This record gives sequence, structure tokens and C-alpha cells, in this order.
Amino acid sequence: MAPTLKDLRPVVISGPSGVGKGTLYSKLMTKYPGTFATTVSHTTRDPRPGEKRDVDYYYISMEDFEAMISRDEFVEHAKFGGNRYGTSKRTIKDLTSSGKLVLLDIEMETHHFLSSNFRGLWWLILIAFACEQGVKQIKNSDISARFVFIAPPSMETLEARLRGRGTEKEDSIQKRLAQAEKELEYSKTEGAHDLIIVNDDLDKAFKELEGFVFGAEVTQD
Ligand SMILES: Nc1ncnc2c1ncn2[C@@H]1O[C@H](COP(=O)(O)OP(=O)(O)OP(=O)(O)O)[C@@H](O)[C@H]1O
Repeated sequence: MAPTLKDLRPVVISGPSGVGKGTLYSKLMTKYPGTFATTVSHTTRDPRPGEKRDVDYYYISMEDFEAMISRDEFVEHAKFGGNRYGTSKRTIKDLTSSGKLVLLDIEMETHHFLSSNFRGLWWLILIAFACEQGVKQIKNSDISARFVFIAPPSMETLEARLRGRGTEKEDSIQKRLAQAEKELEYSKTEGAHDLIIVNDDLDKAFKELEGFVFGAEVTQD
């Protein structure tokens, strides 16, 4: 049985590409099924083949998206390649009301964008800026969240993990590393995150994340 959640505020997990966020997420989801939830984003782009409505995204028109912005219904939103993406406050509130702790990875859609429409360094700078803005938007919203940053033990290790994953071409690796430098720089900003976990030993990093999300040290097996 999962320990009781003491704090149901959404947890924003950020960190550079390849640092191990996905690995840590899936460990949490697998160990504690039904305890955590990830959000479905809204987007104005068309569904891609194989994507499911209301599962991969909530697909809405630009007009509806902009109306939602004007009603301040997004906790964070960004525009990439002429399309808008965002996480609605309602999505978070509904999941939280159902007793789940929401895990927010605000980079998910930008990674999706990166892998499918990669357009070079300017896009990457824009995306890095948008990710940082995403964290700031959540901080400035009326949604109270907790922020954890996953850092690599070193840039060399990060590079080795990105290469080891075997999903990236050389130019994409170089660009992700350049973006990582910026994210690491931002993570040093006073008060930007509640906790920084260095993902060196995976089990140790996971224990720290468990402690953070459950609001205390987790002692059960
Ligand atoms: N502590 C660790 N020690 C060694 N390898 C690790 C560790 N954590 C994760 N990895 C490996 O590093 C690679 C990158 O991890 P992962 O895909 O989870 O990163 P990510 O932060 O989710 O990246 P992205 O943001 O690009 O999706 C994977 O091959 C994973 O198995």
C-alpha cells in the first residue's frame, strides 16, 4: 500500500533532456499505481496518426484556445510552430479533487515538438525559454505547486545518457546539451525549485523523489 499523501499540491518535475525524468516518473507510477496522475494538455494542432482524442491531447480550435487564455483558464501555455499548447487549471483541479497527486512535466509537449519538427538552434532557444516561462507561469498562477529539479551529476554523464538512450541524432544531442546548460543555470536561481535532486545513483534519486512527493521520508518497502 502507498503511504498517505500529505500534500496534494501538484509537483512540477523539470530538468534537462536525458537526465532521467521519464525513468523516475515511470518508477513512481509503477510502484504506486493509482496514486499519481499526469495531465492531458490542450492543443490547437491537428491529431497525428495514432493519437487519441482526450488521451494524447484535448484538441481544440485556436478560437476556443484564445478564449480560454482570456478567461485565464491555463496554468501555463506556449506557442510553437503556429500552434498553441497548454495545461488547463480545470484538468489539474479535477484530478486533484479525485485524490490523485498531479505530476506536471511542462516539457512534454515541447519534447514532442522537438522530436517531430526539429528546426534548429533558434527553435531550441525559444523552447528553452518557453520551459522556463512554463515554470514561472505556474509559479505566478493561482495553482499552488511544488517544484523539483532533476540535475545530472555532470554534463559528461548527461551526454553519455543521451547517447546511451540511442534516440537522438548527433545534432539533436548537441542542441539538447546546449539547452541543458541554460536549464542548469536557471536551476541555480534562488527559490526557483523546492528541491534539486542529483540523479547519480537511480535508487538514491528515486528515494529522494519519493520522500518529496509523499511529503516525508518513505520507510516502507
Ligand atoms: N541514475 C541513472 N543512472 C544511469 N542511467 C540513468 C539514470 N537515470 C536514467 N538513466 C538513463 O538515462 C537515459 C535518459 O533517461 P530518461 O529518458 O528517463 O530522461 P528524460 O529526462 O526523461 O529525458 P527527456 O526529457 O528527453 O524525455 C535512459 O537511457 C535511462 O535509462
